[in-house]
Amino acid sequence: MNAITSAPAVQTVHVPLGERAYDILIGPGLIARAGAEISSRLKGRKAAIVTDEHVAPLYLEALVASLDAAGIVAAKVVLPAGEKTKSFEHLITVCDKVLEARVERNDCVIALGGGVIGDLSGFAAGIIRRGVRFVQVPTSLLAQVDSSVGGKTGINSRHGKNLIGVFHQPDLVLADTDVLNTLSEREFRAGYAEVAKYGLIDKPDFFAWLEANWKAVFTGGSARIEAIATSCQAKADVVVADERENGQRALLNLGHTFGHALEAATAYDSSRLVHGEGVSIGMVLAHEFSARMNLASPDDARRVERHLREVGLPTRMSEIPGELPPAETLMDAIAQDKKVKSGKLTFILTRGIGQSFVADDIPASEVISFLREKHP
Ligand SMILES: NC(=O)c1ccc[n+]([C@@H]2O[C@H](COP(=O)([O-])OP(=O)(O)OC[C@H]3O[C@@H](n4cnc5c(N)ncnc54)[C@H](O)[C@@H]3O)[C@@H](O)[C@H]2O)c1
Ligand SMILES: O=C(O)C(=O)C[C@@H](O)[C@H](O)[C@H](O)COP(=O)(O)O
Ligand SMILES: [Zn+2]
Repeated sequence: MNAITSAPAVQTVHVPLGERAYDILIGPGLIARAGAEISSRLKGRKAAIVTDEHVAPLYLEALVASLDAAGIVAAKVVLPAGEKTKSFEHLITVCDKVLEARVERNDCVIALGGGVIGDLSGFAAGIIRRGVRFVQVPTSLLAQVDSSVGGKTGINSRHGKNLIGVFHQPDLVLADTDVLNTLSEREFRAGYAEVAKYGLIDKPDFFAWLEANWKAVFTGGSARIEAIATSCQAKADVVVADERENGQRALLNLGHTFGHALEAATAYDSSRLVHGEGVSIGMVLAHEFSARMNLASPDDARRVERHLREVGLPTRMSEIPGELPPAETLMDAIAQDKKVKSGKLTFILTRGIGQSFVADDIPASEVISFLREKHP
């Protein structure tokens, strides 16, 4: 055996969106390289780093030092961790601090954190001065495989999840895979639900690969980087084909119509349910609902559930701690979904593993009876 094992290389996924094109760099050591990567792409020499209280003590100073070495002066905004931070209150704080730091259009807001920080600070970057540059330094698995890519940004409203926001693409994504070593197992698993999602949308071979290799993905090393790069490429392909979700981008919402309703029903309380867990339960429900509508075999739903359960994700509403509201309340949340058109529900359903499709005009009565069965 060779005594010298080389470190996994950095992979690049390019997102060819015309004048909004950008690179996603994936691999170890990228926070240390952030200053050089940003200064070679952006003109500005000022930045505001937005992060949360868990990530700040771990990675903020390393990022500031890297920017400093490249001649970029950075202001810091540290927010509470958790889904409740995606709020108007924290949006105002971010806007105030970024303006206070005199961040101009060519300067940038840098999101250092998970999807919560990415969605919130991306929204701020999209509206400050009608748009300043935006760099994502995603630190959770979920953010590295999904939320840092594609330009959906926003906050939650008392009416529902992600209901207020803008599309604002990042100028660069730096997914430093070293930082995943400090992520809790629960949060790693939650991010894995979005990885499995890409297989279930239209990549049955990737789903089968995950079934065989998920332990290596959890352990780290090249299998993990491979899974992240495959996910980013899958997302980039969909986003490039339909940036503003006029059609096929809705596929990325597999499991989310149910999942978002469950997040709203648990009042965005991360101790009960986090986004990826809602997506896991939601994907099983979407496969079961498809079987109920005679679109897919119940065996497919069982296979999806088996895998998600094997990695330790929740797959049933009954696993969510505490009381859930009745099916009618879940249905109210579903009715606020952004995919609703002329009052008609759109769901991402499936004909089998990796054969998801956008199903318009799903009768609310079918969904209600299904939810009553699942959550009597
Ligand atoms: N915009 C999109 O396309 C998109 C896609 C998917 C999800 N989302 C959104 O993303 C959010 C979920 O993101 P998330 O799962 O990253 O949640 P999160 O941002 O709350 O991060 C999860 C937890 O992990 C901590 N953390 C993050 N990185 C860490 C690290 N390296 N070490 C230690 N702790 C770390 C955070 O502080 C937090 O407590 C949801 O709001 C969801 O709606 C958006
Ligand atoms: O990027 C997309 O498009 C997605 O749907 C990705 C989802 O994983 C993500 O959770 C997204 O924020 C959900 O979008 P929404 O439009 O339903 O809020
Ligand atoms: Zn999601």
